[in-house]
Amino acid sequence: MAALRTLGPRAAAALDEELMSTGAFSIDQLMELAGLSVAQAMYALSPPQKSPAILVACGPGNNGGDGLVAARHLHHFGYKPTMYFPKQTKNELYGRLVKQLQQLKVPFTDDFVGAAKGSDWIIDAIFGFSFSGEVREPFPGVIKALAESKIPVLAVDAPSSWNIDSGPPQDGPGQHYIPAALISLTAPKPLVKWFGGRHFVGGRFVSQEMADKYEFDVPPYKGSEQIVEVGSHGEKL
Ligand SMILES: NC(=O)C1=CN([C@@H]2O[C@H](COP(=O)(O)OP(=O)(O)OC[C@H]3O[C@@H](n4cnc5c(N)ncnc54)[C@H](O)[C@@H]3O)[C@@H](O)[C@H]2O)[C@H](O)CC1
Ligand SMILES: [K+]
Repeated sequence: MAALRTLGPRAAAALDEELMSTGAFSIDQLMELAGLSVAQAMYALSPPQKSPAILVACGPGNNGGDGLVAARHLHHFGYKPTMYFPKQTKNELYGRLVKQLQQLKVPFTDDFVGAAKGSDWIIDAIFGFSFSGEVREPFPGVIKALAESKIPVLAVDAPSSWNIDSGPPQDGPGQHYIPAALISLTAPKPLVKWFGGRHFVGGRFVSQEMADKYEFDVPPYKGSEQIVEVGSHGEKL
């Protein structure tokens, strides 16, 4: 069966822009649905009875925002999330997302490596489709820790440090990490060509008309589900 078509970083950014202008969506709405699908993918991978301790690493952009939303849903699903959010974005939306987690008594830590040791899974919500170039501080140590750790990782939209078009950086072992699982938001990105783990697609907010315009496929969501599992490279299962 043919793989779902991929969406490159420029097209993904243009689609985002269009959803929030002519599409009349707010970023809060898109992020809520994206984060809910991340939490559902985590549940499909391992329920809270089996893997309660989830470390959610959040970057400074909307990928990090998806992580903040996912953590709130994970709490309500029965997990015990811990947040690592070292570069906290100073805007009203992020302030509210952080406050919502604080009110649920979800802990925040500055010690990624220490927190990772007690975790059953890690969610990588550090960088998504706007990542480019070399990883800048304070994240190189986090990527190195992920590369050295045996704890399974669910990557949100992209494994952080991977180039969105050309995949894992070619800088030798230990410089990048291989996540156990990936949830692509809206559509798989070209980097899935180099991915070999369990793969979900989520972010169920795009019309068929918009998918046709941007030349990707709406995955075959079932019933009320917010995620679809596909093959590693986006093949329909
Ligand atoms: N339509 C959708 O599918 C939606 C997806 N969402 C999520 O949004 C991200 C893309 O978000 P964006 O804010 O554009 O960017 P990122 O989070 O990927 O990262 C930007 C952030 O990172 C910094 N940065 C970039 N490169 C580097 C680097 N080399 N080193 C350090 N820091 C870097 C940059 O300065 C910014 O601060 C998408 O992937 C989805 O996860 C939306 O939530 C909803 C719609
Ligand atoms: K990520």
